[in-house]
Amino acid sequence: MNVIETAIEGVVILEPHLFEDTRGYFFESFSQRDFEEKVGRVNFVQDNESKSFYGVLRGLHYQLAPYEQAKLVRVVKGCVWDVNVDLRKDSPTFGKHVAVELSEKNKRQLFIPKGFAHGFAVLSEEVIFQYKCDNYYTPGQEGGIRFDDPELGIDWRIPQKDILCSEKDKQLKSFRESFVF
Ligand SMILES: Cc1cn([C@H]2C[C@H](O)[C@@H](COP(=O)(O)OP(=O)(O)O[C@H]3O[C@@H](C)C(=O)[C@@H](O)[C@H]3O)O2)c(=O)[nH]c1=O
Repeated sequence: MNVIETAIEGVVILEPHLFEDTRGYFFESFSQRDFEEKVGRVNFVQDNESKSFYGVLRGLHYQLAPYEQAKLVRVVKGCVWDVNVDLRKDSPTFGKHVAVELSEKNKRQLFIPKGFAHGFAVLSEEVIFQYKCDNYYTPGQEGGIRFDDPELGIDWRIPQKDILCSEKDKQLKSFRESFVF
């Protein structure tokens, strides 16, 4: 597994070692030992899977302290534009975001530490998205930021007219409303 740094400290891309032969392919989608050696010790406790169609945008989500979640995300089918906003107040990149294309083809995984708002937009016809979390889902402790907050200036790589959000996500507040400066 290759580890590639991103523009934001702590967010890293993982590229698995792919074995291809006449039958198809094989790769280790997660190895605790490799992860610990190359990224760090994280105790993942929940695995999630969602399916979404073209234009779906889920985000930008986080859980409030002390229920924050580090996530290891990947695409099993299709392609997404995965976006993470740095909410760590002591970080030099506070309020900045990093975006990575994750696809069935590139098999990239993204590790997102605690302290980020996470979201993705679906670029392909259909997407199966899987992720590991190091804290359980805690209803009532969910936070979020509007995906279209002009202050964040995120290019989601799909036309506005095609974007499909949940009712909950349409009600989210702006970055400035959520984080007192
Ligand atoms: C996230 C989650 C949701 N649910 C339930 C609550 C709800 O009824 C239903 C759908 O939930 P949501 O609409 O919040 O699902 P979704 O919009 O896919 O939420 C996810 O978005 C991505 C971007 C993330 O980063 C995740 O952490 C999570 O917030 O599933 C769980 O039971 N466990 C979970 O861990």
